[in-house]
Amino acid sequence: MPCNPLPPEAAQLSTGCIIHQSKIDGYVQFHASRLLHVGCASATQWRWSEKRAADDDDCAQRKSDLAKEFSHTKAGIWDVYEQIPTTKFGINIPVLLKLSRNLEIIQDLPFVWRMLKDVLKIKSCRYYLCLFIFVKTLASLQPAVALWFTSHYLTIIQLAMDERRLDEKLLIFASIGRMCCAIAETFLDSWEEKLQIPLDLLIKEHFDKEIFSVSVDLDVPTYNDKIVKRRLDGVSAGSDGGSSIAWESISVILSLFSSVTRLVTELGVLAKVAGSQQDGVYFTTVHLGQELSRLILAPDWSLSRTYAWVAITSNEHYVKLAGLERLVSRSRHKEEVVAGNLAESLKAAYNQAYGHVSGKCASHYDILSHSRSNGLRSMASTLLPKSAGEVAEVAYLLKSAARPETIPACLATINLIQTTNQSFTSALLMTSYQAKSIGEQFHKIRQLYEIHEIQNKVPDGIISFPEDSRSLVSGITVEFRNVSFRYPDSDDFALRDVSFKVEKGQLCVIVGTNGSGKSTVLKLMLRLYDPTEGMILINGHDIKTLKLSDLRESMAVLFQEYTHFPLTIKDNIALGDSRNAHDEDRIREAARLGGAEEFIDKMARGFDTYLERPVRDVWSIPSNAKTKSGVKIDRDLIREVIGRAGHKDSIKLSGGQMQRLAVSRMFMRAVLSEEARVGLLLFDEPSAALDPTAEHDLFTRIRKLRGEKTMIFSSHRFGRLTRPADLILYMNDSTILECGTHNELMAKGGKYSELWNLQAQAFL
Ligand SMILES: Nc1ncnc2c1ncn2[C@@H]1O[C@H](COP(=O)(O)OP(=O)(O)OP(=O)(O)O)[C@@H](O)[C@H]1O
Repeated sequence: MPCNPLPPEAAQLSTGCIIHQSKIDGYVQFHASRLLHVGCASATQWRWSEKRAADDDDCAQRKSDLAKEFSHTKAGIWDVYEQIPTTKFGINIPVLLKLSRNLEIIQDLPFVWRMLKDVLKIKSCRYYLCLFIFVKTLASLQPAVALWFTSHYLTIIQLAMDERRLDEKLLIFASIGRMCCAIAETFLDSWEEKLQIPLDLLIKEHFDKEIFSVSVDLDVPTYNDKIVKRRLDGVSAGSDGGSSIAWESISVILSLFSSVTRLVTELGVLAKVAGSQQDGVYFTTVHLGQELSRLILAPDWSLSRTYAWVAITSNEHYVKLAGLERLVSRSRHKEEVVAGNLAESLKAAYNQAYGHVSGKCASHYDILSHSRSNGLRSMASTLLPKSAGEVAEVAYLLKSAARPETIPACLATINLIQTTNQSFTSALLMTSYQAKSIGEQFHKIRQLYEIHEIQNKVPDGIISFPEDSRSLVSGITVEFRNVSFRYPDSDDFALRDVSFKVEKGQLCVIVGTNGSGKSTVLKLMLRLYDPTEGMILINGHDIKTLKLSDLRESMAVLFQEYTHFPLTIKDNIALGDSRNAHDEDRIREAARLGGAEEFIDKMARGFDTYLERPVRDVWSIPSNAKTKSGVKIDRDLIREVIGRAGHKDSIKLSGGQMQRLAVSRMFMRAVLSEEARVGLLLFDEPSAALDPTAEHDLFTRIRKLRGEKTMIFSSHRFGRLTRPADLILYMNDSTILECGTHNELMAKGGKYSELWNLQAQAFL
């Protein structure tokens, strides 16, 4: 198997490379982020050109260090780079590696302790947990007790064979004992299962709330950060219907405790049985030695769950194959595939791509696991203990042949020792397996708590805004002073040296070409991001000093890329003003003003309609089936019986209807509520998807209801909006090219007037 150092290009993580990460281990995240950092260092440096030379040296050094830490293996069409595990002292011996890995658990222990304390604070959890531990302890003692009774059985058989006599009392005692053990096992298993459910649910509820609260509090740049996303995904994995990480960890801890108890008690029984039989100790040592050596020698065949690894493929045919599969499986491409008559050419391309990678399409994981488990090391680790066991047995036979008087009295004795050994070995294997996973589990707990330490990239201000909430009725002043801005992870400026001032109560319209930065200006006013350079003033205050919640409450925005929440239409509108979310009349009025009331009323479930239900009904009957197991099924009747008549999982709305819903939410927030402390209305292309009548109605309503508030529009359209505007900003290529009123800009005869005339000509 080839084993080369990581080539520098691999660390670049170019397009098409797949990074596989064990969700659970910090090593992976740490090293993968190092890999990413190496590849993206230049993208994350501000004013990188000034420091470029120094960075290049630093980067080359880190790449070379990293390359030494990784081995390369070819697995089919994959190139797999694996971190070479070493202990802190640079030693690469499996047993020491395992040991050093386990020592790392110590760093996670404070988090485990914190989790246990939190769990015990959950109402009723303490009671259920104590009961669960009690049941688990009894269950772990049960195998040793059963084994002890079994040893009596075998003594009875041995006595019957030796002396031709039956010890009836012992037989009854052992039989009742074994029966009681079997009954106890059944009951204990069932109690354990019953107690697990409330415990899991209570713990899951507690941590689900924590994860939800952390996620909801994150600001936009932090939430969009890939590493933050990965951290949240890692801890949320269990919250989607599965068990919580906390409960999984408690289960693993208790299972380990239970296995150790079982191990110790069975060891006691084993010692007693082996000690009382001729050559019992010899048999036990040979048997256990075999199992122990297997445990110690066995390496991990699969890719490590602990150390970092990266699998990349440069096979273009495979990448194309995957792309074609994705193209066909996504419903959003279907219309274009059919309309473009692409079926035949796609089939041909798929077959051709498959032809190039035929027989090589297995996953790197399967290929590596298969080849390694059939390798020499694997064979040796299985063969060695087995042949050692055979040699020991032959040695025993030779010894017995030489001295026949030492042979154990009956086969029952051998059987007893073997049964006891097997039970002990299975407990040992179980304990070893659980001890391995406990490290991973503890690390997950650490990650669960570390999400609380994620810092928002847009820090909160301290000044309440505004000093007098009544002042908002007459609007807000917004000023940009030499603002430049680059989106996180972007090399290009979305805004460059932008300065303007919108006075209280003014109407400002930002026009300009696609991608010129119009939406970005609005996003910065809401402080979704902070400027890279320059300053934004709100009523004369530096925007960064104002409390974020106050600032955002004083503004209402209709985004160009508005989204609808996976809630009912009613809730979607109500979220515009959560204080009045229960006021159905207000919601209806907002829908009327937004032009949505009419089409909502036509829906079977009206305002209670889900545009897309987040939880679907589960039917065992396919939607087109008329029978199930030969029995006729009336779907409509079933729907009526279960109260789902007229109910649909998703509703298709037109772009214009969707926009009307978004406008309704805005009306709910900004205009209807008397308590709403909104002084600035921001509209990003509010009428892009509306027909001319709807657009006319919308602007009429907005104008009427706006009052004295400041209003800023971003738009491609000239005319209806720009004519009455107090200030027009014409943007091009991230800067403001022209600014003034309509008459001023027309008189200037610049770009604005050119575009105005262009649009006006279309109507001539
Ligand atoms: N989230 C983002 N991350 C990185 N770059 C972005 C992001 N959003 C926008 N950009 C980039 O910033 C620049 C300005 O975008 P913006 O959306 O402000 O333009 P716009 O004038 O509103 O365009 P349009 O008229 O098409 O809506 C564009 O080059 C765009 O590609």
